[in-house]
Amino acid sequence: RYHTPGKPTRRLPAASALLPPNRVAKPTASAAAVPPSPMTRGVDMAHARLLLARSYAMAAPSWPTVSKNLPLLGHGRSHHPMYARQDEIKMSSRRWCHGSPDNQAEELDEVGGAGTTAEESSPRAWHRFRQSRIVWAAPSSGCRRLRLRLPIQLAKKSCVPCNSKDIHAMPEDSAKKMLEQVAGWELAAEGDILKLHRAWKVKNFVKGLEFLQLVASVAEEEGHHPDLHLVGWNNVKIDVWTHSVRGLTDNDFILAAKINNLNLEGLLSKKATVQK
Ligand SMILES: C[C@H](O)[C@H](O)[C@H]1CNC2=NC(N)=NC(=O)C2=N1
Repeated sequence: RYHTPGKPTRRLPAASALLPPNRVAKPTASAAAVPPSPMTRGVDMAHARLLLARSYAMAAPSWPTVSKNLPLLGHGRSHHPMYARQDEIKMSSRRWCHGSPDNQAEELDEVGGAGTTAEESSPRAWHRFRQSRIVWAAPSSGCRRLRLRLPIQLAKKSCVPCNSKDIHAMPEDSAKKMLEQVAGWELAAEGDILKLHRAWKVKNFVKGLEFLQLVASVAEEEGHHPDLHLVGWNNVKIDVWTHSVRGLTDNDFILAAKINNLNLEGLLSKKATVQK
């Protein structure tokens, strides 16, 4: 459940609002059937219902046990089965299933994005929740479905305005956890300011400038800007941090992930060693 401190916890409409009595949700023209609520805003309920129907139809005959590689139905856009690695799966905090497969009136139990602990049920978690994907899995027998929430890859997310009142510098342990999602980057502290840092050796000065230009385009697109250095003519060093809060926020990791996704073909030096 998403809880805004000081406001009553909102509950989602019962699953029956999603599943017509004849057990299989028909893809309806719009999400109008489900009264909009903060938890469902941005979640494409038509897709969710379609997925639910397909997962139910496909999985009903036999329920494989919930195992490492779950036969998962992809998000709305890709209907072919996909497999999710266990480490990506954030199991929902509670099973949806309560009792026999005949049980229709299961409560939609929304969980926060990365976690459901108190400090996570915050605008940041809401932002992450909004950007996560609902993925349906065929759960173990005796339970109709388990809703798994896969965080969307960082590089597919978008930065939020740095002057938003909801943006705060994250604690170092959160930064260390998120570091796993941005290969090649490391945490650097300058005074009390935590930053992301990465260095590359480029072929030459001009290729270095081309690299910086690619980064600049991403930064402008995201409205979030790194500190760019081209030193010793062929060493690119990039620091990413959120100036408005003098620390690290999700924005910095999103930008770092997008930089990691740039096509640097022909720009980097063959020599692996870089100046940190
Ligand atoms: C209003 C807008 O969010 C600010 O000008 C942006 C621009 N780019 C930024 N980039 C970074 N890294 N930190 C900021 O605080 C920041 N602020």
